[in-house]
Amino acid sequence: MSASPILITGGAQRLGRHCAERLVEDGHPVIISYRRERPELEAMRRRGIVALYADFSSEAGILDFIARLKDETQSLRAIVHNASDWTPDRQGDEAGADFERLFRVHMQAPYLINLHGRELLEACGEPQRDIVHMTDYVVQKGSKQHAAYAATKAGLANLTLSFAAMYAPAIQVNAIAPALIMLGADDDQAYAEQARAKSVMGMVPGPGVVYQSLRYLLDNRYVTGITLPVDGGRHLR
Ligand SMILES: NC(=O)C1=CN([C@@H]2O[C@H](COP(=O)(O)OP(=O)(O)OC[C@H]3O[C@@H](n4cnc5c(N)ncnc54)[C@H](OP(=O)(O)O)[C@@H]3O)[C@@H](O)[C@H]2O)C=CC1
Ligand SMILES: Nc1nc2c(c(=O)[nH]1)N=C([C@H](O)[C@@H](O)CO)CN2
Repeated sequence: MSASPILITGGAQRLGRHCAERLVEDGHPVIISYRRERPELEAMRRRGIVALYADFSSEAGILDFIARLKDETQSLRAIVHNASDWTPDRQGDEAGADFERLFRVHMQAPYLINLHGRELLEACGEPQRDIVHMTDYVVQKGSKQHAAYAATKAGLANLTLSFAAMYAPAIQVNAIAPALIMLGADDDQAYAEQARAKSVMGMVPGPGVVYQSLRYLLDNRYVTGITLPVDGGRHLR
């Protein structure tokens, strides 16, 4: 029986792409979701990564993706909820729509994909099956500029506990809570210095530290219902 694939949502760039490519190198079949087509996807497809379109900004879009996923595979080794929108808070008319969009991508999509994905994970012939939620250090302390983002990530963090209890022992459910891992393309030197200074490690580590954390969860049969911080000691500042 061939190995069951690992699904990474939002896997076409940055942390998700890094983890998808590392998983392929480690011998796992990988499915990613993407929202915007781009040249990098061709390179990923050439490596055997299956890319499925997904727009999680509506319930219909989430359910459309789930139908595509079920057409693509009859089993899954793991689901990594990586798709995310780091939109800063806006005042005025956009505030409500922003909050709803972040609720859908950070909470409703993982919730519905976990509910529908249970049968796919349980059809996996391997001894371990995992769900991993990508949350954020700011779940612990909130954010003055990203309150809607932090609140919806906090909801995802709480879903980790509920699904871990619901799905044990067949499926392990955990979270990874990064702080600064990668800078954005538009971040200038001043921002980079300010962001580095937020943690006692004072560095921008890059996506490898997230893959190490994902690898730990995928390889450990006795861990469920936890959040693994990967934050450079952000809480010590
Ligand atoms: N980068 C960092 O330093 C940190 C990251 N994290 C978390 O780690 C994870 C990965 O971070 P990073 O790689 O920077 O993430 P990105 O900001 O690059 O987002 C990942 C992907 O999410 C997809 N996405 C966003 N909104 C939607 C939507 N409505 N429907 C479907 N897909 C959507 C995008 O797809 P597309 O591009 O195809 O539109 C994007 O490629 C995220 O969950 C993030 O919150 C937490 C703390 C720090
Ligand atoms: N979806 C995303 N979430 C987050 C990002 C990002 O680029 N995309 N970036 C951060 C920052 O690195 C922040 O941790 C710096 O303090 C947080 N979340």
